[in-house]
Parts: sequence; C-alpha cells; structure tokens
Amino acid sequence: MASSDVPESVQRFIEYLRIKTVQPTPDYASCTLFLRRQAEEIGLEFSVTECIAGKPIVVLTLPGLCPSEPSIILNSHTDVVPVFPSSWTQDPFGGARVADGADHRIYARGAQDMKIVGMAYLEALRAFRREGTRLRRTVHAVFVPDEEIGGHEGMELFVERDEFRRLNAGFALDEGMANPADELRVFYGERAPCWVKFVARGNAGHGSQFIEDTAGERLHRVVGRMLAFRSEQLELLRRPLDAGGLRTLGDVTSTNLTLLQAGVQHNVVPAEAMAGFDIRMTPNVDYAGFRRWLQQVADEERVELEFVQFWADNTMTPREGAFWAAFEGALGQLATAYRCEIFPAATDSRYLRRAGVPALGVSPLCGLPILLHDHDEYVRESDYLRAVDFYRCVVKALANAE
Ligand SMILES: CSCC[C@H](NC=O)C(=O)O
Ligand SMILES: [Zn+2]
Ligand SMILES: [Zn+2]
Repeated sequence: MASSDVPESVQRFIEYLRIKTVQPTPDYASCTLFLRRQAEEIGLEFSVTECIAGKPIVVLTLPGLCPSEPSIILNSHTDVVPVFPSSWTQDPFGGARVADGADHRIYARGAQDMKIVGMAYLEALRAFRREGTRLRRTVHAVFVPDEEIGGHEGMELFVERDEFRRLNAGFALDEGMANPADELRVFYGERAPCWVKFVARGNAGHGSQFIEDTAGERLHRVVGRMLAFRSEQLELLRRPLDAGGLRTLGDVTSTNLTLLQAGVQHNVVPAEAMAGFDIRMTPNVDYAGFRRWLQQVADEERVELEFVQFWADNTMTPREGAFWAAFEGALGQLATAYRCEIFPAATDSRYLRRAGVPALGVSPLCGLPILLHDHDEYVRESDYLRAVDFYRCVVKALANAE
C-alpha cells in the first residue's frame, strides 16, 4: 500500500514507534528531535529539562485562556522495554502496518506501552489547534524518560524541580492497561512495589555429608513462609468482595520469587544463598507493619534482609470534585463503559500523586489482548484513531473544568 493511503496521523505514530527508545540504551536524542518537530508543526510551546544529563523531560504546551488556573498534565514515558527479536513475527522497531480484515494492526515495541497514548495526546492537541478550539486551562503534554526502569532519573526528580512547579499542575492523565473485555479500565491508585533480598549464611562443607544449619536450609524456610503468604493472597483474590463483585489483581498483595543465587559446584555446600522477591502491596496494607513482618521473618530465620525498593505512599486519586466530574462526563459523552481499579504494577503516576497532583491511569485500549512487555506487541489502527477522539473529548472536558 502506498504510504499516501495511510492517514497522516498514523504515519506520525509509526514514525514515533520507529525511534529506538529501548532500554537499557534508549535513543532519547532522536526522540527529543521528533517531539520538537511535532511542537513546531502543531504550534505548541516546547521545553526540555534534564534532571540528569541525557535524560530529557520534554514538555509541549498548549496555553489556555486562563493561564493562572491549575493546568492539565498529559503524561507519557518515551522509553520502552527490551525485546527478544527472535520471538517476534515483525521487526519490533519497524512499525509494520498489517491488514486485519477492514482494519490494520500496527506492530512495535511500545505500541501499547505507551507510545500510542503519547501520540494520541499530541494528535488531540493538533486537532484543537486546527479547529481553533480554545481551552480554559493550559495543557502540558509531558514526555518523560526511564519509567520502565523505575523513573528514578526521570519523573521522580522532575516533580521536585521548579520547572515542574511552574507547570502549576492541577490534574494528570497517565498510562493504564488494555482490557481484553470492553470496559475502559480507569486506575485511580496503584500498588506499592517492595523488592527484597534475603541473604542466608550457613555452614559449608562436602556435599556428601549431612552438614547442619546450611544457608540453603535457612533460605528454604524463608522462601516457604513467603510462598505461604503468596498463597493466602492468591486465595483472597479468588474470594468475592464483601460488597459483591470480583476482586482484581490490584486489590491484593502479590509475591513472586524472582531471584535465586547460590552455589559453585555440585559437591560443595555453599556458605551463602540469596532469594529475591517482587512484592506489590495493595494500598490498604499497613506498609510499616508489613515491613516489620518481613524483618521479623528474616530475624526468626536468622538471615539478612535488604530492601531494594520500598514505596511507602498510597495516595489515591479521589473520585469526586470538578476534575473527576469532568472526566466522568466525557466518558458519558463518549458512551464509554468503565470500571475503576488499582493498577497492579508501578507507573510514574505514583510520583505525581505523592507530589499532590491527582492522576488517573488510562490507556484507551478495549477488546485487545494485554501485550505490554510481551512479544508481538500491537494495536489496531482503529484503536489509535479512537484514542485520538477519546483524548479530544476528555482533554477538552478536563481543560474546561471550572
Ligand atoms: C519499582 S519501579 C518498577 C516500575 C515498573 N513499571 C513498569 O513496568 C514495574 O515493574 O512496575
Ligand atoms: Zn508504561
Ligand atoms: Zn511498561
């Protein structure tokens, strides 16, 4: 198909997908140049802040009629997670557009997570400019680096800067997750990551002997207790809520054994063994109490405990007030059925919420498999075009909220 048959907005999306902003060596320089060109074409103010050299936070601004009113932040991260190219049927950075009935699929790493969202924001702002639509509040499309590796050199630092304060943010949209079913998932909070390592030390010796009190035995007891806790929470997930309805992943605390290290040779009992867990704490957990319980397990089993990440803030976005009403009103206008959830993983919304900016996580992808971080990530062209319409309606409502 000749490229001229491809809608221009789709061509721009594909161009963005082709920029290799892939961890661990994202090409942020090319990404910033691309965004600068978008700003010039659309007619948006453009600024770049580097809290850490080479890690640009790019802000494209559509000034509002009441510039002193708190602004609307449209946040997206520019980086994407690594790929296993041999497991893909398409080039992960080719942005292939493949016929799918009357529709097309667009394949690329980042198609769902979350370049579709970033580009749909810009296309919505482009439409406002084209139509001459003026909004009350200023809108900032914010493109941040390094979300996929925790945002520690991106949003976490940015929210502390004057450049951020000057944005005068009142409300933010950020990423959510696709839903294979038809309801839009609206995330008003997220689980807090807790990454721990237990390091056991014990007696060493010849593998043929009954060595007593080894690192392996100590670690085994810790792993057993952690996996017992995992089973309890998994059972809870399967139990309906008291108020009726099913629990979602965000409603419970998940635990996975993700790292294991020990040993050098079959017949040598190792003196040290390590187990690492990825735990995600649901917001109603007493974080300090949970941390004390982990320490108690470590102490009782006489192993060392290291906290690699411990997020201790569970600020959630209130589902009331003018911005929520505007958001809900826009969904009504679009006749979009939705359900509110706690996000199971971590996004940059946690930094915004902790900084006092209410944020909602939404990726307008319904009836689509969840392919974030997976092989053969794609969206349908119709998803993208609908996403643009979605933000035209939602951003207009938020930016005009009284
Ligand atoms: C603790 S920072 C990790 C952030 C990461 N975010 C997206 O996948 C996640 O694993 O949820
Ligand atoms: Zn993401
Ligand atoms: Zn991701």
